[in-house]
Amino acid sequence: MLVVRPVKAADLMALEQLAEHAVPRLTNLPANRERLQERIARSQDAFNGDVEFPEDEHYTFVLADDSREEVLGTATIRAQAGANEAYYTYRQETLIHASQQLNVRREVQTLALSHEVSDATLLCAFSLNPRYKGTSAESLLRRARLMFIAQYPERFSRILAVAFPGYLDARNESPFWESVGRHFFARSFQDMNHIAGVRSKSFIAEVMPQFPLYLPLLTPQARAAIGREHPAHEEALEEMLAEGFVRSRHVDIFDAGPIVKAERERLETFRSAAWHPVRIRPEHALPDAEPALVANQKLGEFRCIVARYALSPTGQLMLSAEHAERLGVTEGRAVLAAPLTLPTAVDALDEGEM
Ligand SMILES: NC(=[NH2+])NCCC[C@H](N)C(=O)O
Repeated sequence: MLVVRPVKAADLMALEQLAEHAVPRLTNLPANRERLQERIARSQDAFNGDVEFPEDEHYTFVLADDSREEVLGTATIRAQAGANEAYYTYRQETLIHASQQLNVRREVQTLALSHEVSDATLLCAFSLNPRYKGTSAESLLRRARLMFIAQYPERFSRILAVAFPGYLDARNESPFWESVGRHFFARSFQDMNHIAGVRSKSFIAEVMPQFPLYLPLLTPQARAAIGREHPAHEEALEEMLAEGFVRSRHVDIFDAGPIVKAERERLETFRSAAWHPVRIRPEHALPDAEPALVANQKLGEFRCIVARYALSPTGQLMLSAEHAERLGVTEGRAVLAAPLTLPTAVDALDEGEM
């Protein structure tokens, strides 16, 4: 049975595999044993610590098949995207260039380096065994983090953000990088992506251009890549939009991938999640019901699974003994449940100051 739980030391090898096989490779999940070891230790500190407000905690989760002791995926929450170093993005802006004398008025789109997303809580470092792509296990892994945040709101920011890997062409090159970053770093996109994950990021501030980029001066391929996700992440973006995230004006500084944001209270998982006492029933006696994400209420022993949203007439959530055991709950204990199915996505740019 599949369950999402906090990462533990014994997951190191599995994490390394997931980092190596992420498509594309992720800066936030470097395939580097030492960094991953630090990541695990840091996550254990976060889960075990008394935290009153978000700082530089990283909470790393894994999707595990507990009956087979197999780790199938991982995902992380960074309590504050830019807690120690700033979190860099490009913010899309409009400038007006007008001359009365010449009777011209032009609107020019620009990208300006920004640290605005630094305060947001970041959902990141998602990698899943490809066998499970498109299954409910993928939603479980992605959204279990929201079930966790819903329970411990004081540990996270009111604004949540997700940065999706940006568009790469058939040759695995980033047209945005080729038109922008390449001129300043003289390295391939893949190299820089890796370096940003294993070293400090101060080099970004030192080497990236300080002035806004004028979009008409970029190649058409680069312009077309702005706010466009990597082809392997289309469904993931779709799911987050259905969850209630909206496209922000921010994009990644290397590949121009989209950054979506939301006030957490607006997300479907937060709005629909409800507490229910558990009632244990034999498998055959469980009524048919819609699938739900179900999480226990144990910080360091957090567990989230997919079960049926079968409520008794008095509002108890009916679980099989096996499900209850996976969650580590006994009859009468409260669990948090939210429907697995999301409404259809609306894809809109947030017009406010998100
Ligand atoms: N795709 C990338 N590797 N981008 C570089 C890192 C940028 C990221 N927003 C940060 O500040 O951490």
